[in-house]
Amino acid sequence: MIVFVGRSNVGKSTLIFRLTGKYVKRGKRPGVTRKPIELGWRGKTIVDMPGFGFMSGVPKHVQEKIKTEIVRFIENNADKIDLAVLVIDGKSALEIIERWEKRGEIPIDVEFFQFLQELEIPTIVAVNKMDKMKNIRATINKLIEKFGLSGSWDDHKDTFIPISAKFGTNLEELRKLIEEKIKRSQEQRGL
Ligand SMILES: Nc1nc2c(ncn2[C@@H]2O[C@H](COP(=O)(O)OP(=O)(O)OP(=O)(O)O)[C@@H](O)[C@H]2O)c(=O)[nH]1
Repeated sequence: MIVFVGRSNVGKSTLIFRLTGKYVKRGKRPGVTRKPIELGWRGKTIVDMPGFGFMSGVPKHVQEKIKTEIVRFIENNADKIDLAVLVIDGKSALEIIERWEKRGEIPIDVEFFQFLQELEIPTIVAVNKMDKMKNIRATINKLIEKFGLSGSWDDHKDTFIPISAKFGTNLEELRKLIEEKIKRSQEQRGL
């Protein structure tokens, strides 16, 4: 099982469509909790989780409920999850993370990444919207630091990959990375 997580509007649906050819977009009705959507891909199950974090028109308690449901789903299925793909918006992620830090809060993307690490779920961070990014290397280096990892992008090439779901950039590389990580993950678990 591969789970896709990310804030609302980072391009998760676009990416899943690009990878699988399947359209997962649901109606965007604020306040309506969306359930995880499962679809088949190359003999695997892809799970598209609802977007978390701020969504305009969605009250805070509903956002919290969505987050709790995602966390619960991942915890309950941890032994079946081969890989998590955390999709972030490369253009705005850093700015949002820094805004949360200034308020003394743990940024939700950072929290999710660390949560996945604690559960030992292999994770790929798909840094989307690279077409809108100015300095990709510097941004990814900074993100790595914010995510609590040591070293630079060169040390984490199998985790952080810049892509553009909209324009199709680097998607072949992402596909390869997904397959490699799944293989390694299954070997480690003796499957
Ligand atoms: N510039 C740019 N825009 C993108 C890219 N990928 C997605 N988008 C745009 O970002 C917006 C949100 O994309 P979605 O795929 O709907 O995002 P989502 O994460 O599924 O959003 P939710 O349904 O709220 O969870 C759309 O307008 C997309 O066209 C990209 O690589 N570059």
